[in-house]
Amino acid sequence: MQYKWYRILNYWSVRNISGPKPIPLFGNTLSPILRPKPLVELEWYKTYGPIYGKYNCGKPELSVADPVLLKQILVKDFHKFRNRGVAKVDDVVFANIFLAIDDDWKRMRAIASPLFSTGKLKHMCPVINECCDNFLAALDRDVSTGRTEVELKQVMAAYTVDVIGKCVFSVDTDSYCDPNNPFTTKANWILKHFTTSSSALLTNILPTFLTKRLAAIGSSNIMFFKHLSKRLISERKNAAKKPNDFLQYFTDMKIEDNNTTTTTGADSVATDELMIEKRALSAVLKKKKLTTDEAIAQTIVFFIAGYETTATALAYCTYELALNPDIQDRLVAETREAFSENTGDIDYETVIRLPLLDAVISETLRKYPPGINPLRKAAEDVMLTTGTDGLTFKVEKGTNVEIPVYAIHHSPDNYSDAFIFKPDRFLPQNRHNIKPYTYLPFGAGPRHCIGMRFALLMAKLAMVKLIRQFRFYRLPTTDVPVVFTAGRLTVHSCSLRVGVEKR
Ligand code: HEM
Repeated sequence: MQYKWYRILNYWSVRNISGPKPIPLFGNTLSPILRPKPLVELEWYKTYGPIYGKYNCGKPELSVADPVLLKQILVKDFHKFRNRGVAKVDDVVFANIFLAIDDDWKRMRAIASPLFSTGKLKHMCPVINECCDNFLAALDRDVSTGRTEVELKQVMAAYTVDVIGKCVFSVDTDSYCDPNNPFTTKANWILKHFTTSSSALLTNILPTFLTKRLAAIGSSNIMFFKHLSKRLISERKNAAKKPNDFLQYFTDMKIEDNNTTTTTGADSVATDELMIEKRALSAVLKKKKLTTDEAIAQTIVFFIAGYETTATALAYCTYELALNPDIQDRLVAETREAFSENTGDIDYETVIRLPLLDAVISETLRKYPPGINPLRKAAEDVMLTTGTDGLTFKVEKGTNVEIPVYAIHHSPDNYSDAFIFKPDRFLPQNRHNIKPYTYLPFGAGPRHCIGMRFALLMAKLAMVKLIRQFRFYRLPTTDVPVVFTAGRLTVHSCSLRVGVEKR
């Protein structure tokens, strides 16, 4: 037995790839349970460099932060790294675009991409605006009657649950006044399950029958969304007018001949990525529709993937503005001009183009990347050559490659003063200094975050309106720096509490 573990856990050392010391059964999975994952990741990156080997229990995994290799893995050799190496959980969950593999993923991605075209986003703008205005009115009522502090994660989640609930299912959740509504509580449970280091560990070490028991507990939360979707589909069948939401889109969906693609927003890589994305999705897709289960699985994953990530981005953004009043003042000045004198509101074209707003959100996503780390599984043996020292090595078929985004965003090789909030580095005149494949909050390549443009629109609209109406400031009790939670796979913090007052 001991020899078996010795052999397994020497996988990287015999290949001359260094990495943190693993222990039998657990590999390197205990460190991110006992300490916050971003900090563990950064420590390993500093100690072992941009490429190191680690073990997910007994399974070797490669961590890659070298920008040249990242381009190869995420874009150039995408066909060899097209799937995420995530264990199959259960069929309802697995039928979604995030977990789907090979041709199923291509079909789902090609079907879902047009949801985030400019036309569709413009169409969503009034819906987002309405949720935002309701959210601001509720906050305004509280602040007018004496509220002086906000727990940012909680308030921002109230806004994003409302937006995503409306866009995906056409439901009104009113989460600010009703924070314990089932959409929030069920989604939180599912998210916690998938972003907790110990859940990942248990899935790896427990016998299958126990993992299934655990999944069954979780499935009651997933079932809430499944039953809701089924009920809505059935109610809408004979309705004269059908709502214009994601659920209806997926239920009706037939793939269009000209696939609409989205870009990652990073100018320097956009052309390459667009070409590869088009090629990745251009194969002849025989089955051009989604099954009902697949349609439901997409709506669930869009709800789950979209609401917490965007709420986290908004929470950290407001936190940094509270800590940096000079930047908050500059942003207020920029956005003041942007509201129309006639309508008193701000339109889609204007909000997406405000340079400082874009820079502030980009810098927030650099300092606190809210997503879980992109993961890719080698579909065949692949030879990789590093950009730093030209070292060539083989990644064997079936090996998972993880991209340590937090460490990449905090490496002094990529960003000066990496721990300081400096939005100016993302202003149009400075943006060219950002090295390609060192800014990855949404991943990159054909499998980057499909909801990126929607998330940015949601975040920008909220930010612009929030700081127009309220001033946020640091309290003596505000955690500085942020205290990340141990045991979570994301930049989850224990508390993000700041002061708030009306302007
Ligand atoms: C600030 C907000 C968000 C962040 C930081 C974020 C981040 C990410 C990241 C890092 C990935 C993995 C990318 C990769 O592997 O290269 C991802 C994938 C994904 N995201 Fe997002 N996301 C955000 C918002 C959203 C929203 C609003 C939606 C939908 C409503 C969404 C839906 C998805 C889906 C469906 C995938 C899987 C795509 C695929 O496999 O083809 N995300 N996201």
